[in-house]
Amino acid sequence: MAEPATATQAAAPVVALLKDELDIVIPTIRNLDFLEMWRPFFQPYHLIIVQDGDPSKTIKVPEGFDYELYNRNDINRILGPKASCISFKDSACRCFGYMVSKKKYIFTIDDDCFVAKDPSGKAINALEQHIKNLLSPSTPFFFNTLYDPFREGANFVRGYPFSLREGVPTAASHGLWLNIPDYDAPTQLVKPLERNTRYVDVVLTIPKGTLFPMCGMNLAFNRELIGPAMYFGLMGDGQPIGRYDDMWAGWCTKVICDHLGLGVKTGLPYIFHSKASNPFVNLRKEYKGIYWQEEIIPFFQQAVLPKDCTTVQKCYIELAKQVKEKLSKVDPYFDNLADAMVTWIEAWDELNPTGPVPNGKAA
Ligand SMILES: O=c1ccn([C@@H]2O[C@H](COP(=O)(O)OP(=O)(O)O[C@H]3O[C@@H](CO)[C@H](O)[C@H]3O)[C@@H](O)[C@H]2O)c(=O)[nH]1
Ligand SMILES: [Mn+2]
Repeated sequence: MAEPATATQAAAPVVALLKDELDIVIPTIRNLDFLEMWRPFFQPYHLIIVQDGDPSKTIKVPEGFDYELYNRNDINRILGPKASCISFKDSACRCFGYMVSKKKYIFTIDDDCFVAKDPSGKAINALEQHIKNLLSPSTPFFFNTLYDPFREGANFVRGYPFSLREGVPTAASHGLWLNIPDYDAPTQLVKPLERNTRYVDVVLTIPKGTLFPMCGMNLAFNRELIGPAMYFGLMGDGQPIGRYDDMWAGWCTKVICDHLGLGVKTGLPYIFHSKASNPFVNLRKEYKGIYWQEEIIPFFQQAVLPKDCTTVQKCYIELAKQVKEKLSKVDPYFDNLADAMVTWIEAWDELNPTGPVPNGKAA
């Protein structure tokens, strides 16, 4: 049975790569005691805490962490009417943290994800591995059978085209979970005791043209390359669906990465997912998504973005247009989601002006 590392095991001081270029985004409805075990790895970094649920509740953060915290009142104050695109009472609210960040990289983690141990018993610095994944190229155009050629002790194998060996920039790094696997409710219900104890020492680029189920609990990405695509949709309170926030973001992200020639990796690092959410509550949140996705997936598989979509924002707005055209027939929800996708980009661009701002000063 996999066990989490203890705080002391993770106590060795580490070099904090990208210390001033990376924010850690945590969606939460509870006190963040879990940060204590992550302290050696996370303390050098700035945290963006997105407090969901009742804004009058106080979220306790352990001493010594540098953080900014946003609750629903803050989101409404900052975004005004555009706050309607940020979910309430769902972990999807985390994407607000991506929008307000000013850093190049984001790592997002759930508050029930603990430090895992590798097979040697060593505490895993998940953040360090994500950074390695993001800073080394991806290989989406041709599969390398020795997996990530940029990892120590690996390389491109014979027959791998030299013209492709430079790889492409990595936009996202998708980590995995020991202990409680990220199963959907039906699977969770039939296998309530199943625990993931398999530590697979691999990092893979997800090939171009292949979608994947992106889980948001242990995820890092290059915000400058793909940030605007990481919208976690309309979930939770007042919405007919939940627990498809990260999936939606992952499908949009992968289609846009494929179009722009960017890479997405999955595999290491592992975290220790400490608790299973209620499968019956999850079933109620997921059930529409379970049959809707039989139409959503072909939509993304067949989505074509025009050549003039040269930025993530343009790609995303085009995707929103196609969602409205092709998925609204599945359910009126997608009409609202398409509108919310546009609102998200408008809000993103408002908070992250790239060109000269109205008063003529550079952004
Ligand atoms: O209303 C809520 C509920 C929870 N949160 C915070 O979100 C994360 C995840 O919560 P939890 O661990 O309870 O849920 P999981 O089912 O394990 O979440 C995974 O499934 C996906 C659901 O969308 C998601 O990608 C994964 O995170 C915790 O930090 C809670 O505090 C919340 O903000 N609002
Ligand atoms: Mn969880």
